Amino acid sequence: MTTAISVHDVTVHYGDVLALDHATLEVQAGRVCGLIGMNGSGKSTLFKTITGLVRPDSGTVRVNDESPGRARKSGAVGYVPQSEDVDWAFPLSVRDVVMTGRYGHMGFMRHARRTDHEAVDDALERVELTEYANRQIGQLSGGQKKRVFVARGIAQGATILLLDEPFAGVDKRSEATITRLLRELADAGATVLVSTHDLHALPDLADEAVLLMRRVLMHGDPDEVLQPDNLALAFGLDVLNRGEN
Ligand SMILES: Nc1ncnc2c1ncn2[C@@H]1O[C@H](COP(=O)(O)OP(=O)(O)OP(=O)(O)O)[C@@H](O)[C@H]1O
Repeated sequence: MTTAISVHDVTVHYGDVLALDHATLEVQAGRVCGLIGMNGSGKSTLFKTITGLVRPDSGTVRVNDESPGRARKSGAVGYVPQSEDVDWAFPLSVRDVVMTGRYGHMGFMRHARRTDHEAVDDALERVELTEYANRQIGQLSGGQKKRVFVARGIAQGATILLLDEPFAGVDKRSEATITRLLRELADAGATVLVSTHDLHALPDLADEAVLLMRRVLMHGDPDEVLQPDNLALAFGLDVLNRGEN
């Protein structure tokens, strides 16, 4: 097995706030790993350290055995950010955003060639957004917006996909499309780390699950991680039953 993502003993502070506390995690290539934890448990921070957007105070992060910065520049890492982190008013079309995934394949002048256009067309088709290609990105539903960024990762040829709550505020069709795509990408060798608050969907979505509370409390089979005792550790209550009452 090949380790695609390696986070070792990583601590991150924002000023006085401790966001990650000696977090350690390894994800093997070709796996879909679900990341769960309550609000503020450090999920987004973990994604940002893996992409190199946040530098740890201590500890090491390796992505495909490279530094996060190198891996990002090489185009190996595709990142689907939380919706709040995106400026949806920016005057870019769906096609433009997906094309940004091709920048690493272009020369200095960023002139798109036929292969770039074909890669974008193919990615748009896979996320079922071909008919929206020329629409401004703000004029999409929540689920369609997420699919744009998944398409960007596909066009990029990313071998590691990081998705920060791709199912938040998302319609059922988008959820099903994204879940199916993640499985297809992993079956083709990609590594997927995906955070979600939808615990019920986790066993269908992921091969393994991680319970985060600033540090990794548990990492294993989704059914095992979802045991009420384990969830109580991370959430302090029986979250699985809460939604059904
Ligand atoms: N830029 C920042 N400046 C200061 N504190 C921050 C910053 N970003 C995150 N934090 C704090 O760091 C901690 C971890 O935040 P993070 O966004 O990683 O958690 P999360 O698990 O992704 O939360 P959520 O589920 O609400 O998205 C929180 O206490 C948060 O308030």
